[in-house]
Order: sequence, then structure tokens, then C-alpha cells
Amino acid sequence: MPDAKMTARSLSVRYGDKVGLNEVDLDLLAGQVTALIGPSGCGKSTFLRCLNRMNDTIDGAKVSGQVALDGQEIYGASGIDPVLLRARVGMVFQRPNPFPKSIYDNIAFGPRLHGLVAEGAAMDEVVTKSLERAGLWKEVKDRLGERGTGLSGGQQQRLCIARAIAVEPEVILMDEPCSALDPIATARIEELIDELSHSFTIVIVTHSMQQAARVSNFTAFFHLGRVVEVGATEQIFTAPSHELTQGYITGRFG
Ligand SMILES: Nc1ncnc2c1ncn2[C@@H]1O[C@H](COP(=O)(O)OP(=O)(O)OP(=O)(O)O)[C@@H](O)[C@H]1O
Repeated sequence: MPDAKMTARSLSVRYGDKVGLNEVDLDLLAGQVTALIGPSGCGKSTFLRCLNRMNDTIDGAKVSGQVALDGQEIYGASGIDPVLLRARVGMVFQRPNPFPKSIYDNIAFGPRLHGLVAEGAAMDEVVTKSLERAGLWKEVKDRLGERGTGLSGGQQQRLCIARAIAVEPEVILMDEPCSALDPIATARIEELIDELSHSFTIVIVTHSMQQAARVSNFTAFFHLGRVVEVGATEQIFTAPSHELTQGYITGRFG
């Protein structure tokens, strides 16, 4: 069994009086793709946002419990600075959200922010490599000065993935990354997830059980803010231990 790259213990999130996540314990294993599935409102996105402190940016969200990255606590007095944390734990959102800047500057943004790479040849190389790894280089190599927002939806999402990997994160969080895309663009992103899984620990929220089955090694089933069951994806989809998981994967609710 691979080591845990990230661990959550007794992790809860409240939005005012509302419970978003309730005492969740979950390990995200290094170099694996973990899918988070479950009915709408069960806390998948809330959990994902805890992993790189994106809930800090939501008014009224209160996180309690522990989250660790390589054993180091990310919250609290001894926690990791959120900006540095987000370089190590990158995120790709549901709707592609390139900056209103050139394709080149979208990729260079993170390395510049963190002072990782010198301008010029070194930055050119990071931009090229990131676009290649995201499977976008051939399509955009002659238009790096054009705006990222002018690309197709699927290309924009691959641009956002290239932007996320430009800072060499250790973990990539994906919140329904294909929900705004057509089936062909979705298939390309799924292939990309497979390739990226050789280099990164990936956590993906998806509403598509087929997608979870296709892309992930491990699956966690969430229900009403709790993790009901987690295990190897094949086992979760063929022989779940819990009645609620069985009900969800066979389409009885959700
Ligand atoms: N910003 C917010 N303010 C108030 N309540 C919120 C906020 N974000 C989420 N919630 C609540 O927290 C609970 C968990 O929501 P969350 O979005 O994490 O679920 P989800 O499983 O990702 O849902 P979906 O599949 O519909 O995206 C829900 O009851 C939701 O209404």
C-alpha cells in the first residue's frame, strides 16, 4: 500500500449553522488517483477545498480538525502558509478559468509569483514543458501571445491544468473538471489524468461514476458530510461494503 500523501482527521466544516463536513477521516495515497463521489451536497467540494485551504477564502466557513501534507499540519499556528501550500497542492476548477492574459502568461503566472524561474529561456522552457505535459503544446505553440480565454472550453481546461503543473505541485485537486466539457474534450482530460497520475497525487470530485471508475485507483463515497466508505475503486463499484454505497452506485438515489 502506498504511503498517505495527505491525511484528514476529524475534519469538519461549518458554514454558519450549516454542517458542510462532519468528522471526516480520510487518507489520500501518494501517486494515486482518488475519486470523491456522492450525492449533491454531501461535502465532496468542501472536503477538496480543505486540502489546499481554499475554504479560507469563503466567508463564514469554519474548518476544524487536522489536515496534513507529508505529515505536516497545514492548519493552525504551525500550519503552512496558504500561498505556499497552494503551490504544492494545485487546483483545477469545474469551469475553466484562465486569466485574461496571454497563454504564455497564464503558465508563467505561478512560477513568477513564487519566484521559481528566471524570465527568458528558462521560463520559455517551463511554459513549453507544461503545455506539452497538458497535451496542449501542438495546438497553441504558434499563438502563445494570444489570450487564453480565446481557446475552446476543452483547451482552456488543459491550459488550467498546464498552469497548475507549471509550479511542480505534489498534489492536484480537480473539482468536476469535465462537467462543462463535451464528450471528446472530456475523454482528452481523462487521458491526461491518467498520464499525470505517474507524476502527481490526484484527487478528483466527479458526478460521473463511469468517470470515477475510469480514472481512479481509489474511491471515497461521501454522504451527508461523512465518508461512508473508501477503498480500491474496483471494490467500491463491484462489492461495496455499505448499503448506502450500493444504493448510490446502482442509481437508487443521488
Ligand atoms: N459557501 C457556502 N455557504 C453555505 N453553505 C455551503 C457553501 N458551500 C457548501 N455549502 C453547503 O455545504 C454542504 C456540502 O456542500 P458541497 O458543495 O461541499 O457538496 P458537494 O458534494 O460538492 O455538492 P455538489 O455535488 O452539488 O457540488 C451542502 O449542504 C451545501 O449547501
